[in-house]
Amino acid sequence: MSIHTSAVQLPILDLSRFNASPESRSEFVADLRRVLHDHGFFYLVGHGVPPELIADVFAVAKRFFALPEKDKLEIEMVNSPHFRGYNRAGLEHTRGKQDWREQIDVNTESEAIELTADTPAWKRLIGPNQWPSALPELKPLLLRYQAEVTRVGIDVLKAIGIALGQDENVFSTLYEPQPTQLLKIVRYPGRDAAESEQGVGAHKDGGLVTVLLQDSTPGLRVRTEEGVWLEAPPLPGSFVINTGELLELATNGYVKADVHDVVTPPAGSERFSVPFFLGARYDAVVPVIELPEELSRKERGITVDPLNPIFREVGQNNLKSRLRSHPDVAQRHHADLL
Ligand SMILES: O=C(O)CCC(=O)C(=O)O
Ligand SMILES: [Fe+2]
Repeated sequence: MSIHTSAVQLPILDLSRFNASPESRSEFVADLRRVLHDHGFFYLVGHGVPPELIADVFAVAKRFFALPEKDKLEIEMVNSPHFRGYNRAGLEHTRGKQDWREQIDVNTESEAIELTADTPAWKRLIGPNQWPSALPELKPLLLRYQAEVTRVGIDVLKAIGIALGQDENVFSTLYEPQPTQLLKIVRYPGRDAAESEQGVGAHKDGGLVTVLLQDSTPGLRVRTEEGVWLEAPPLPGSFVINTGELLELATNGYVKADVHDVVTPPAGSERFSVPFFLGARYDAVVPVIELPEELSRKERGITVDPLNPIFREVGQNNLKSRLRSHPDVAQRHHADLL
């Protein structure tokens, strides 16, 4: 496997066209409809997130990863029953194989729910984040960024609604009043420092839409239906947007959620990324949307992966994937569910 910097092969969509003249809007929607069906992967520009905020997020993320290990381990995820906090490289697994990246997971900031015998298990996901005392500026900055990319994700979902011939609020029952807001800051060490070529193994994202920010090092790849791997190198000023399994489910496979992975960067380099996964509210059950005839003819149906079954019940689905990705947290806090 080799990484080389390649040209941008995925489409680039400009969200500001969605809010411009009626002609611009209908061109944008037609482009989006094509992209959703072909890949569910594209670059988004014209999204309105201030470049200074993006620069600040990368700067603070790099400061965090440069901290002494003890300051990072202060917020180790295994301390958190809610799957929040820091993981060293090698602790996360995709399809049973180690991923080689270190990261912090943040989700909606809230208080833990008091659990009784008949509380649904997914309520264990709700609770506070962990924040490092060595870097007090991390919390306000990441929470501000999380709010901003939530807005971007919802704008994209509204455009997707229109592209599918629906009302722009067709998905609002899934994300109002409180969507799932999983935000990560991630560092992929270079090949000299990593014990695996797998930065992250091949997977589909589980939510509604992912809003991914990449720094300057490539590594992200997207697998097409024909099994070709397209590189998705960083494009300054853009997000990579991809649709998740919940949209595939909701559209009976009209919308594609492409498989993707990240290859460990070359020796002597490192890669930073900030993925944000906008998901449905935990108590939602994903409906199937009735698409107009010309779209429903192209529905592919849902392929069931026996190794990774997907549930329409959002909370259960989220808990399943967290338990699989983080076996140490599962063992320590949720052994009764295993
Ligand atoms: O780091 C990246 O560029 C993408 C990571 C990814 O696909 C994920 O965390 O789901
Ligand atoms: Fe992903």
